[in-house]
Amino acid sequence: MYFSGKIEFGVINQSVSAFNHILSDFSLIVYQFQSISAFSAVIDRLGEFDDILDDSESYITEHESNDEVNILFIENKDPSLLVSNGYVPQVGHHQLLKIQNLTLQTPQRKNILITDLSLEINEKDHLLVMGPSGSGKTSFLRALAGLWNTGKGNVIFYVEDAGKHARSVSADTDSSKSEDALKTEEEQRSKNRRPSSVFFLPQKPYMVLGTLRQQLLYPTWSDKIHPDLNNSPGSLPFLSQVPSLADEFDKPEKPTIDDMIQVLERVRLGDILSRFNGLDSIYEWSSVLSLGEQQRLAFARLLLSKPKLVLLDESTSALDGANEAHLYRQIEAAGITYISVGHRMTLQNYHKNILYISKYDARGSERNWHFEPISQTATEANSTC
Ligand SMILES: Nc1ncnc2c1ncn2[C@@H]1O[C@H](COP(=O)(O)OP(=O)(O)OP(=O)(O)O)[C@@H](O)[C@H]1O
Repeated sequence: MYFSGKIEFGVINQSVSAFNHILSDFSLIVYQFQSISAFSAVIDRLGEFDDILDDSESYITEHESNDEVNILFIENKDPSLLVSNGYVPQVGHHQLLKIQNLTLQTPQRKNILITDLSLEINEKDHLLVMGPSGSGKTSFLRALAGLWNTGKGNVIFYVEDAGKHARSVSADTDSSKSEDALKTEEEQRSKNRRPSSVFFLPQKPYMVLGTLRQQLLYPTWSDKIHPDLNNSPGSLPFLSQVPSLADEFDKPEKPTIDDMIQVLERVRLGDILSRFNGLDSIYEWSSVLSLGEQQRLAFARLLLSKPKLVLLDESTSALDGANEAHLYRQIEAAGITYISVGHRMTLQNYHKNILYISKYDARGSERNWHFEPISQTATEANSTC
């Protein structure tokens, strides 16, 4: 066509370049076929995920209920004030926790776990929670920690030293407000606050990345460490929160090096100082320490923090009987009241009362729990086992 003069050479050049362009565009699909199909698979999966989220949202809306478990913090009044008002406080009867008509459900309200539970815990009323696997023991601790609020009822913590708290009722009292208005205001304020005097030890303690010193100071004095909450399976995140102003007031004095060395001896971990070259060496602690050693380290943190109440979720499961007994003796001696979840019968030796939770059966009787004191004879029998 060029030689017959029907077409110019430039047009032929243009056509060749246009053809190459189209060829390279189509080749992209052939060359990138694998990536495009992977991309399409990801989009499909995201679509399915979105559908599941929509379904679960509509499930929650259908089963929506205004009921929830209320966590309240009430101040233990200064005994001297109560005496001047004519009330004589009972000596040795210091209230820590009151649970009122607690019915607990799983987060999407699909299952009931505990029905209508009421009990009170005073100082040194160590409580053991037992029951079959899946009955709701850990969920009960989650509810006490304020992590699960699906259900109904009240969990009341009695908080001390209100004068030190910036947000205390006494500090905020406005004489122009009626007593009822003040009470409602305080109830609102106290809702969803978290007790800094309550400590939680999971079965697998969270090991922070850092030195042995940082392990011991976590979580009470480790303001800069805010671990990924999903990092530690089974751990309750309320200990990992950013400390509030009130927490700052609550914090005990920071331990000295001597305190840290002593506490390691108390939990029978004195040898790790020489094994790992002192308090300031950095290791991946969850790999270099056995689970039993990690559990003892968690007890060392507890003894340094000295909370009023501790929730122990199978926290001694990896320890032998002698070490378990030793640690319970240490926290008892430190004046810490504990609520433990566990399966071993020997645990009864260190507790005063037992709460049995059985699996909820909708056809069965109303309550699926019972509470009773642990008799001396039972503990003696366990000791001889
Ligand atoms: N996030 C969740 N969403 C829905 N259901 C849950 C959730 N977590 C736990 N469950 C269910 O709640 C029930 C109680 O679980 P929980 O962990 O409290 O049992 P447990 O008594 O502590 O068991 P174990 O002795 O085996 O540790 C179980 O049937 C469990 O499958």
